[in-house]
Amino acid sequence: MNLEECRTRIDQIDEKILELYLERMNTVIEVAKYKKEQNLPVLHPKREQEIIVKQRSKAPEELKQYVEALYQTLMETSRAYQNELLK
Ligand SMILES: O=C(O)C(=O)C[C@]1(C(=O)O)C=C[C@@H](O)C=C1
Repeated sequence: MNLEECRTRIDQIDEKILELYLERMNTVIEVAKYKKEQNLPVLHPKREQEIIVKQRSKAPEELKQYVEALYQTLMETSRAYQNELLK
């Protein structure tokens, strides 16, 4: 693949990532509603740790740290969105 082809492929992959990210954030709306009803905190460190461990375990050694960073960011934005919804 030349650079142009790689970028076209990346654009296609980004479309899919965005679709799934929006789906994840839409699901987070339901989580926020539940937490509000049950008076639960947004942050659930144990759940976050489980997600990090699980996703790291599925990544090749050289990508584990990047997968972890990705999930940290996903969950950070999820918490920010929940905090916004719960205002
Ligand atoms: O599972 C939850 O309790 C969530 O609020 C979702 C989520 C996530 O985005 O995966 C976000 C915040 C929590 O700290 C843990 C996980």
